[in-house]
Amino acid sequence: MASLALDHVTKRYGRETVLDDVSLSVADGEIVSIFGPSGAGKTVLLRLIAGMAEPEEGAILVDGSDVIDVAPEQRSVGMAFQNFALFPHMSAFDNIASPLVARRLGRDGIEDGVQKIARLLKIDHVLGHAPRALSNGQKQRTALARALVAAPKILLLDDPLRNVDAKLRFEMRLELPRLLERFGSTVLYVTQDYREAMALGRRIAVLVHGRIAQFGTPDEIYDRPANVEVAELFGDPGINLFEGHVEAGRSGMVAAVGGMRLPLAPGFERIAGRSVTIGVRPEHVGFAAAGTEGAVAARVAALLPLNDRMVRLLVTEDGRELYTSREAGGAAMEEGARGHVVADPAAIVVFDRETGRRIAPRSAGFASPALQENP
Ligand SMILES: Nc1ncnc2c1ncn2[C@@H]1O[C@H](COP(=O)(O)OP(=O)(O)OP(=O)(O)O)[C@@H](O)[C@H]1O
Repeated sequence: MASLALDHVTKRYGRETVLDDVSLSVADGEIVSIFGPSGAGKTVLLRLIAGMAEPEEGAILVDGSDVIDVAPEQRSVGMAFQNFALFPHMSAFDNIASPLVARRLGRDGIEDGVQKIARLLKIDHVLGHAPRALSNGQKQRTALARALVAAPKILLLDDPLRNVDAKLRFEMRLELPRLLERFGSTVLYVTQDYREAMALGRRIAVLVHGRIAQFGTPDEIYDRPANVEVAELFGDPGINLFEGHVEAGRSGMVAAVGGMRLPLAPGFERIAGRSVTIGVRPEHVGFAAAGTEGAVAARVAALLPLNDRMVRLLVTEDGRELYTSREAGGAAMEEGARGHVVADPAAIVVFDRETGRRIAPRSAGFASPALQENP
């Protein structure tokens, strides 16, 4: 196990800055997801840590020591890729054994190491097979076994579930965190799938255009995204976004969006008049009786079952679209029905319209530093 830190790392290819001043600190034994859209720089980030590429600026620290000048094989870093990258002419056993062979381990040590990891990953019965005779799931486990067998201090997994079917993806999403925790390695887990990022990482680094847009726990990022861009990367269906402004309402501050007046949680008094984008996730939009404060009249334009939930596309009277996502069953509006919906004020996220950055509510108790010192 080892801690890992990137300190103001910048990587360029030609005139393109692929990683821009990236700093990231991962604790010993921690599992961190690196999540972001295609081309964000996730793979390049792993390649720098593995020593397969060099940054133009910044330092990469393993247990506090800069490893930029350390050869890749000396870094104690294991890596598995999205395309499995197994040696086609070698059996699964020999593929898994290859890092141990490179280390010149004795025959017994190799046999022992490979068998142990193969049992754990449930591929011990296919060790004699060539990669072409393995299912996708077995290939993926073989690649993972090869990355794990040498017990690297740092394990880099580059979208390892991208090429496996939905069922195995789901199983591995549940299984992998437990497996990785058993190994105790410090893990960076790259994925383009927000659910996987949330399931695997104790923390998630959201990488957008080569920059860390947010680094936090899954809940922090989902509920309090740093900006509109991050908010939009999480959730299915995505977060509902509306442009409006903040003003004083009947019993507190509201977001005025066209004719709608959506009550906000306390703490937004200081931004009265500000142009904002507000975000509310579909699971926080519910049905309500007419006359409820903040209720918006809407028509159900479409129903879309999604796992255990029912997603509804609603259209407000002034033509705005929004999604609700509720547990399936129970009384709710059917397609074509008209009714009223409300957004949970505590779940409404407020962003500055110009910068896109989230504006946090400020509780009255923390408004004055004097009050904080003398509670
Ligand atoms: N060896 C290279 N030479 C030039 N440009 C490169 C090289 N490697 C990566 N890039 C560029 O760096 C950017 C980031 O690539 P990277 O592979 O890290 O993206 P990613 O976030 O891993 O995407 P994906 O999720 O699709 O794998 C891309 O614009 C890519 O074209």
